[in-house]
Amino acid sequence: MKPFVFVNVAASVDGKISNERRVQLRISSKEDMERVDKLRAESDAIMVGIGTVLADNPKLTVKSDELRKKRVLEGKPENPLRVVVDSKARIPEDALILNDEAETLLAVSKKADLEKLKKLQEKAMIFVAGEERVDLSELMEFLYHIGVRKLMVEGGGELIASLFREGLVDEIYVYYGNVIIAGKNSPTIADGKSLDEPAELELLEFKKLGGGILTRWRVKRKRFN
Ligand SMILES: NC(=O)C1=CN([C@@H]2O[C@H](COP(=O)(O)OP(=O)(O)OC[C@H]3O[C@@H](n4cnc5c(N)ncnc54)[C@H](O)[C@@H]3O)[C@@H](O)[C@H]2O)C=CC1
Ligand SMILES: Nc1nc(O)c(N)c(N[C@@H]2O[C@H](COP(=O)(O)O)[C@@H](O)[C@H]2O)n1
Repeated sequence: MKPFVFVNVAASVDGKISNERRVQLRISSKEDMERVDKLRAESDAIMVGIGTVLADNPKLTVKSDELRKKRVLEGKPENPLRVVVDSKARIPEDALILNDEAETLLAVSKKADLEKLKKLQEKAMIFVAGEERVDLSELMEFLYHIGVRKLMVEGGGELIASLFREGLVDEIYVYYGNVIIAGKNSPTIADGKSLDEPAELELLEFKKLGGGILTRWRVKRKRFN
């Protein structure tokens, strides 16, 4: 069993999610950021790859006081669980995602350094799965086991591509901001090795939002390898 997995990502019209320097760019409009905050508040957990943590140092918390209060009234923690996919436990000990505003699960592989894990254990729960890289299917089963039914994946491109390769994505939202970023080496919505066969999607929704366009897609076929 696995949670319902949806990806949310903001891209330029040319499909980039950052630039070649990998700095955090504001691609979403104000209206889109409000939508993203609602999606976070409705999720049980929010996942990112270590590449995103190293580049952006995100907090991955719900920004609206109202939405956090609503979660508490529903008997949930103020913020969803934060999940970092980090094979070798490269996460800096002072990363904002390890702060006490929310719980964090660090998913590592057997390659992770034990001494570093001992230190990180004070700040995050640790889950070990996979020899070289994190075994994402095993991680999904574990998340379901601990009560995660709705998982939001915020990126980056390498993690998103792996999740598609393993047939683990149910839906994807792409917000196309009104910008062109360019750059052959700029991260895109799905990076890394290309899929053996393209993932087939069904368009569920599209609408103008702020200066850009929001699209929502369902994944039709799930196994590609
Ligand atoms: N515009 C947007 O909505 C967003 C943009 N970004 C941008 O994306 C960039 C980071 O993306 P990436 O470098 O692609 O990093 P990423 O966040 O996808 O992390 C990839 C890393 O995760 C680790 N990993 C462990 N097991 C893995 C597995 N089974 N599959 C895949 N990865 C695994 C590896 O170390 C791998 O290098 C940054 O520039 C960030 O600003 C990130 C999130 C959202
Ligand atoms: N939806 C969206 N639009 C953008 O324009 C973005 N740059 C991102 N980035 C994602 O949000 C994370 C930052 O979260 P916090 O504000 O620190 O809570 C960042 O790491 C990306 O995952 N997303």
